[in-house]
Amino acid sequence: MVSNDTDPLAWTRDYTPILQSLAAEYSESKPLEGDTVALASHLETKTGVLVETLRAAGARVLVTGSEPFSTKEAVVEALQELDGIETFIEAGMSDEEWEAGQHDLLEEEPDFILDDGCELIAKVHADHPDIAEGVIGGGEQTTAGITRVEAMEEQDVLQFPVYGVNDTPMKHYFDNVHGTGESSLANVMTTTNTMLSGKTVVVAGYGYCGRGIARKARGMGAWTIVTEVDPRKALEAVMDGHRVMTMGEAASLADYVITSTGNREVVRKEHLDQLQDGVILANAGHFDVELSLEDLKAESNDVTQPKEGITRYHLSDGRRVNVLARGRLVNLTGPHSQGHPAEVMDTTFAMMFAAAHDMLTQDPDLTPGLYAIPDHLDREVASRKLETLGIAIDSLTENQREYYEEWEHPDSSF
Ligand SMILES: NC(=O)c1ccc[n+]([C@@H]2O[C@H](COP(=O)([O-])OP(=O)(O)OC[C@H]3O[C@@H](n4cnc5c(N)ncnc54)[C@H](O)[C@@H]3O)[C@@H](O)[C@H]2O)c1
Repeated sequence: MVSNDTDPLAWTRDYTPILQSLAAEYSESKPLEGDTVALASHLETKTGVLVETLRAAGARVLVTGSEPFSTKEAVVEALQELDGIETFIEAGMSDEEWEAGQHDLLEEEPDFILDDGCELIAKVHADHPDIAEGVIGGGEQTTAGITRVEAMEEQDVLQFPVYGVNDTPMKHYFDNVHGTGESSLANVMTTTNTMLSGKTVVVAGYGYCGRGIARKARGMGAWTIVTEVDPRKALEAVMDGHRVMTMGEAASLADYVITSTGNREVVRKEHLDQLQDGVILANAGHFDVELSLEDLKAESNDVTQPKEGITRYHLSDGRRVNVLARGRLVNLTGPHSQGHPAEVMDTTFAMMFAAAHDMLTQDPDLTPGLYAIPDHLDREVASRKLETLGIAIDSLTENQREYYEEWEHPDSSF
């Protein structure tokens, strides 16, 4: 007789050894005791384990989602059972209810904000300026959120220091490239029950996410085309062996278009005329504005749902355009979405934990602005990760260290 494990976080704990090691290390000393940490992230199992880790380190944790449709009911229910954790989100909330929950959360006056997409950081500044004054600092997890924090810094409105967690090597080299790459393609294939092999996949944006998606699609046997607006990224894609062209040219060749630009209207009216009948469009970027659904609606005479998670737009000339997950993050908001693999979120969330721990306990004395997380913290997480994998690496000998510090290289033979 096999019984079901009723703890929704149990499986994920097994695949998040760095978070487990942090929880074990800090569960007695409780360095975050007395601090209230607000967290906005996709509310599924990995986030649940991060919340547990912050709680184990002593923090009171206020939880919301960074997007309503990625919320998993079982995770919210499990967190509600725990002392010292308050949730401000439920599965099935409308955009309006989700936003109202974020305002209620901010009324609790958090000391620190861990954000994904700059949801809470922007709202506390725009709508709760008195509360923003009392916030010690924040950490931002994703590219789209960093862009918003940069805009706030530029306009001189930021009231507290924010660590750019997204920009640490331990986040974007692994999470954006491998996590988004694998989970986006997995969701495209599972939702559509189609195969990439031998198909043409157009990837818009060759940043960290786009390069992961394109490389992995090619690894599965797809023909890949990349569209870009940055000449260096475009050249990198060329040198990596992808075809590069404008969306205007690529649209007519695509079996799939996957956007990951962090920008808006990447597929818009002018491209719709080019799309093949049956094309599949998906977005891996943070906001649901990369595929212009307005233009699709305007050009369609019917909209149907041929399969769960797929919206089909029937264009007036008879072509059918399939949009996955309503144009929202395909790897997080579709019917089969589980987000990134737990192993990769383990490093990202360890960096989020490090951001809160450093600013709340080490008093780095930062003025308002966007900051890089100290490099030694990034390296520490990398070392912990290698340790959990049972992988040892060499260290520099004293002679090698000295060699790096010399400029004359006296022992060189030429
Ligand atoms: N799905 C996920 O789980 C997940 C994970 C991490 C990041 N993200 C999101 O994915 C998006 C991309 O993140 P990233 O880290 O790759 O950012 P990035 O800045 O490294 O890359 C974005 C790329 O898109 C290009 N671009 C911008 N506008 C374009 C356009 N109109 N056409 C073609 N290319 C264009 C930029 O030149 C850049 O190279 C962001 O919105 C980010 O928040 C999603």
